[in-house]
Amino acid sequence: MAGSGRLAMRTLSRCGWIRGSNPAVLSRLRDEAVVRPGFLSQAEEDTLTSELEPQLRRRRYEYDHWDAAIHGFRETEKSRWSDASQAILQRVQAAAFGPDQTLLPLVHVLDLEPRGYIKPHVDSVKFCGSTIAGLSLLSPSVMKLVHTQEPEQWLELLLEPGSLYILRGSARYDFSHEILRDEESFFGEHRVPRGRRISVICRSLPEGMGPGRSGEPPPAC
Ligand SMILES: O=C(O)CCC(=O)C(=O)O
Ligand SMILES: [Fe+2]
Ligand SMILES: [Mn+2]
Repeated sequence: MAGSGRLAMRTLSRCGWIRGSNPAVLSRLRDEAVVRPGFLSQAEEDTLTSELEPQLRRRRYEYDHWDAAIHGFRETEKSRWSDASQAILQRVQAAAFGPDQTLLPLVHVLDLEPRGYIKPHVDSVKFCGSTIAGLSLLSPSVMKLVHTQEPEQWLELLLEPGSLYILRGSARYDFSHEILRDEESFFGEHRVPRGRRISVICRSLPEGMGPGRSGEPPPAC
C-alpha cells in the first residue's frame, strides 16, 4: 500500500476504532495500542475459522475457575498450520513485530462463548515479551485497557471480526486488558452485542529468550 494510503487508514482507525479517557492517553499510546480493522479478508477469516473449528470442537468450555482471568472459554495452542493460514500469520508477524523480535512458537487460540469474557490482567512477563498481536474472528467485542496505577486513564478498542489488534510497550506492560462481557459490551454509547469470538494471538518471546540463549521456549501466557 502507498504511504499516504496507509496514513489515511491509521488516522481513520484512530478515530473510529479506539476511544480514550482523554486525548493525551490516545496520543501517548498511538503506536502502542493499534487496531487494524479489515486486516483479514472474508476468505482469510473463513480459512482460519474452518481450520480451527475441528480442533476447538473437541474441547469443552470452562467456567468454574473463580479466580481465573478468563470465563466461558476453550483454548488451544497451535504450531502446525496450513499453508494458507501460515501466510496469514506471516502477515501478522510483518505488521506487528520487528525484525529483531522472535515469536513464541505456539500460537494461542482462544474461543470465548457468547457469555464468555476476560477479566483485566497483564500478560505474564515471564512468558511473554513486549508485543501481543491478536486476530478476532466471528463476533465483534470490546477490549478495554486500564492503566494499572492510574485507572482514570483508559482506552477502548473496538475489535470487529477480521481485525488485528497490537499491544506493545506501555500498552502491554502498564495497562491491563480485558474483553468485556456481553452486558457491559459498549464502545462508548454504542452497544456491541457479543457472540462467540475466536482470537488467534501471537506473542513475542520474553526478552533474553531469543534463539541462541539457553532456556526452553516458554509456554504461552
Ligand atoms: O482474546 C484475546 O484477544 C486476548 C486474550 C488474552 O488477553 C490472553 O489470553 O491473555
Ligand atoms: Fe492477555
Ligand atoms: Mn493469557
